[in-house]
Amino acid sequence: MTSESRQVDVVVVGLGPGGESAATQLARAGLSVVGVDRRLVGGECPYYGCIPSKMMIRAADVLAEARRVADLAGASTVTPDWSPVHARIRDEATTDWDDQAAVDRLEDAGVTFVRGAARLTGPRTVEVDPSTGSGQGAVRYTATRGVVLNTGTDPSAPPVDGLAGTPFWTNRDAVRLADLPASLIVVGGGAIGAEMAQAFSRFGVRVTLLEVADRILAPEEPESSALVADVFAKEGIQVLAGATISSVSYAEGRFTVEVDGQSLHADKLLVAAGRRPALAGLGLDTVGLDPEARSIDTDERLRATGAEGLWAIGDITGKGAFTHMSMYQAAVAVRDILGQDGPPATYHAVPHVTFTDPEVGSVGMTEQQARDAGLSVRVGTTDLASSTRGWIARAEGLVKLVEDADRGCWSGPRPSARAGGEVLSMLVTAVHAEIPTDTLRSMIYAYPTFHRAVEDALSSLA
Ligand SMILES: Cc1cc2nc3c(=O)[nH]c(=O)nc-3n(C[C@H](O)[C@H](O)[C@H](O)COP(=O)(O)OP(=O)(O)OC[C@H]3O[C@@H](n4cnc5c(N)ncnc54)[C@H](O)[C@@H]3O)c2cc1C
Ligand SMILES: NC(=O)c1ccc[n+]([C@@H]2O[C@H](COP(=O)([O-])OP(=O)(O)OC[C@H]3O[C@@H](n4cnc5c(N)ncnc54)[C@H](O)[C@@H]3O)[C@@H](O)[C@H]2O)c1
Repeated sequence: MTSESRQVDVVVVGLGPGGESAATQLARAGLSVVGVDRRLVGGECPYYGCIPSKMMIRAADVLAEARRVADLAGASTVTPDWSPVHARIRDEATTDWDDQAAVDRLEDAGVTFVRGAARLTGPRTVEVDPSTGSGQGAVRYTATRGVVLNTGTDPSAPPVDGLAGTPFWTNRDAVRLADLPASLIVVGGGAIGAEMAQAFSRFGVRVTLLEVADRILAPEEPESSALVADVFAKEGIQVLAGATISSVSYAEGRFTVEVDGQSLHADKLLVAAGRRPALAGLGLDTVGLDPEARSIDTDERLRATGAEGLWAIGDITGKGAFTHMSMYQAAVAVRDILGQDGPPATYHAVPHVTFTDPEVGSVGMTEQQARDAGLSVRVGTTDLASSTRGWIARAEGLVKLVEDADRGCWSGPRPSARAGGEVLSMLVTAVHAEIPTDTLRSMIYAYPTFHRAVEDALSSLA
């Protein structure tokens, strides 16, 4: 079919959380905006990522809490049932993986939505191949103000012998499950692998977690990795760190994974071993960028370095693959496109929470990163169980503070605790605003809260 040409102000390619937000804000500001997505409006987070996985985790946490009754409040009988979780994800979270409500919201804001695959064909030009079945030909858009890229990531699988030929799952399969398997091997002990391993295990699935690095949650503090690994072991999850998988095979409904000389067997295999940025075939070469790049370099306004009229936001910027990062960058890019003043993007206080139980919260640098950066480091750690709230709740956890001693400010505090993600909030404020340690010492911490453990960690700074 012949390609038609149209002129608009902005084209947003990829409607993950940031792209959806940017397109909406720009259209509401009066610009003519085309938003393109080849899959679902909203991206990974609402349909395959944050939301469904946190619904699984919430349900698994309720089971774990019910099992704690025996320790604190009498007797309980817990009979896990996955069907409410599946129903909630299908009906409440994703409307059976249908994005019509999101498309309607976008169009109500004034965005022209096109479902299809987009690629750059030169500065400020984008060609869109509408989805099969739409009956439309390719359309070439000239974006007078520019193009915003928010193409995100896809699950990737490691180059393990035999793996590609097996029916392994990724997160996109795991969140759609109607029935649970009896046994599951999870490849990858990062955020996805650890969160899902614990959630499935709490529902009675026999889980083995394989991590090639020497510890699970390897980018976190070693103390946090050890804490979570210890809890996993107590809950019956087999964790093999430093594991080298030599091959994977599938026969008669069973997976076999060869790991360091032993054969592991399970009904299902979940690969959560990292993600691939969706940059291939995007036409980056047509705007002077490296088509093989794994991320797009951006300046403090999210303009792509070396390309005119191009902004990049979200996972593809390599600044942290989190929904809050995508939304934050969208706000900065929108201000720039609209010529509005506002703070530039800064990354010294990027928070994230891994929603294992205990939750692992994190902001700024780890102790090792601070030392590698040549900072003069003081560290304070407290065991949550020895704090009043931790002792009352019988909660395991820790708070570790990393201080840049020369500046007298925190460079990287980390709570790993029940509600660690909530405790994190005050720590993010401290790192973001560079609040002096002395000021934080002079604060009053409510008794008996989990966050009061921060005060104990402060008193142990050395
Ligand atoms: C299981 C799981 C759990 C997670 N949990 C959390 C969490 O608890 N908290 C958190 O902050 N983050 C979490 N994340 C990460 C979070 O989902 C992402 O960081 C978030 O979705 C932001 O991604 P993005 O905006 O870069 O784009 P994405 O959400 O990846 O969306 C990109 C969109 O671009 C579209 N696209 C790609 N290429 C093209 C093209 N050529 N043409 C047209 N459209 C295209 C895709 O179809 C997609 O819809 C989780 C991720 C996973 C997988
Ligand atoms: N709570 C959250 O904020 C949250 C939750 C899930 C995902 N996410 C985001 O999504 C991103 C992707 O998550 P992910 O868990 O897929 O990736 P990841 O990069 O965080 O972890 C992948 C893990 O797999 C391991 N691995 C790689 N190859 C392996 C192999 N052959 N055998 C065994 N282990 C192997 C890696 O060493 C790593 O520990 C995360 O980086 C995070 O930014 C965030």
